[in-house]
Amino acid sequence: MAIESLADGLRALTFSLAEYLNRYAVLLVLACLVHLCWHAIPRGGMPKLPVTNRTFRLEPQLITRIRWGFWAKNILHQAHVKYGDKPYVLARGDMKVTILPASMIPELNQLSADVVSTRKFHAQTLLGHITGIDIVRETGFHVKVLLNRLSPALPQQIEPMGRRISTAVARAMPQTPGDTAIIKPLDLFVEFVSEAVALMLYGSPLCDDPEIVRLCHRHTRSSEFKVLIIRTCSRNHSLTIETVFTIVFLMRFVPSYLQSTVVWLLPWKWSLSRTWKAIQDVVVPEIRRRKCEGLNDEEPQDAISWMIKDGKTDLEQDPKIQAKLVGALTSGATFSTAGVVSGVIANLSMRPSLLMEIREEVRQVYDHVEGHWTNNALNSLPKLDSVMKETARLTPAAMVLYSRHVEEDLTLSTGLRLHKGQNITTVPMTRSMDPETYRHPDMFEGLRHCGGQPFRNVDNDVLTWGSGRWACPGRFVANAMAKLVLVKLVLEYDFRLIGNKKLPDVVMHEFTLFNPFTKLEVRRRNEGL
Ligand code: HEM
Repeated sequence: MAIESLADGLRALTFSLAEYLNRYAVLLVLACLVHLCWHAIPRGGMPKLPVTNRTFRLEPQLITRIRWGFWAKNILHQAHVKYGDKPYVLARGDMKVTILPASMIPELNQLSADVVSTRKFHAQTLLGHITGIDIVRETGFHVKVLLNRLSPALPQQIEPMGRRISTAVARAMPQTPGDTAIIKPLDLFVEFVSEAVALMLYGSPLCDDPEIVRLCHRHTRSSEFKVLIIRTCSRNHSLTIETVFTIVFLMRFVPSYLQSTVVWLLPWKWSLSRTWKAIQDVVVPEIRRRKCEGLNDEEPQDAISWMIKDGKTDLEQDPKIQAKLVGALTSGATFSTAGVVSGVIANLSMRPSLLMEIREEVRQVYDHVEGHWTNNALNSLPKLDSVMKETARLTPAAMVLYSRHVEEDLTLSTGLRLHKGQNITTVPMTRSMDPETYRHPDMFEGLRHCGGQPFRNVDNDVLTWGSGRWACPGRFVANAMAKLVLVKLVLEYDFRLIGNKKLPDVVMHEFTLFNPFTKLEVRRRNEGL
């Protein structure tokens, strides 16, 4: 009797548990449906444009995200074939972006920052809330310092920058004529660039601390390109697999409401937050010291001192905010510049006669200035300039550029309505690969830009720097740093790509990166700077 009632009890319990689970499952399915529908229903305000990278309206976002993560280039190419110069919406999974034809850029350039914001878009697309660059949403103080203070003072910085770069090259590359070494260009050139970045952003005495220079490229590694190299290495005829991952690359696959939590499962997040802390630990006391002791120079030379001098609001005067902004600038400065240097050297290694022509041009200017490079001298190298521009044309920093967050409703001259909260961008390859603008656009023709706009100038056909008032404010500095490294390398070394070919660039989501696994043999020549 007792056993029967126990069995009855168990049956009843199992039944109610099953019923409970059933109900729960039904609720779960309903919740999923609501979630899917919520994302599928066009929001009020989104323009009625064709959508690319979405196979059907209820497609789960994860699939859209994965496709964008791995096949961005193809997606944009197919969309270009299909829609030509007409606007369309790109579904990335994490956000929708309206792709506008590059011909609209002059009109968009007329709009003020209250109407379209670059900083908001950058913070959003680079997951500022987990990568630490969200501060750029709140202020453009760092951009002002870069444009109004550091760029005009660049001519005075060329000599010390060059000296630091020369020392770093001498430390890392063969010095005896005929000696060779195998290097990974991106890894090594970013160290050379970091010497100049440390000087310009942090100034003395911080820039003389090797730890700060190291922070410059380690920080960028994890926060801008979010690079982490996992090396699975085993000896005895084994495969060496090096995989590049990034925080942004991984977290873009995760729904935004989970990102702040899930990111802590990644070891790279821990390393990134240690780097941010290291920057704060070093920079904040230095800012306090400089404030307390007063700035030595009437005309400061570095970003930190300019921030101390120019800061007006509480936010701009706050040492912690200043340190964060310098960290954000560091992120934007190092790998982007090193990528161009690596690309140029790789392209020259495959074209010995072009390398000789560039070397001859550099040699003549070098002799003319008796070995003392100036900003003017660096800007009198039209052939090198052209090779840099051609390299950047074929490898833009991203597959979409000129991205903006729309801050208020507006109607463009074409009748297209843009709405507050919408994101817009353009695809540079529609212009930079247009055969009407560039003959054989797929081919690298190093000297094709001679006589045209120099590398450092904004050019709406190439969009290396974006465009308009919010085009890259670091372009003059980037141009000078890259050339200082290039003239040194071109005069002193011969190069040979291992395998005699350039590895394909890495494309992750919209970002493109010089392949970090490319290897180069360098041989010291008899020349010296
Ligand atoms: C070859 C190297 C570089 C390339 C290709 C590059 C490219 C770009 C591009 C395409 C933009 C977006 C512009 C737009 O949307 O119109 C940008 C923004 C920016 N860049 Fe650069 N950049 C480089 C080097 C640098 C350097 C060296 C610095 C700092 C010293 C820097 C600081 C910035 C900042 C702060 C922004 C954001 C501006 C804003 O939000 O208003 N960049 N860069």
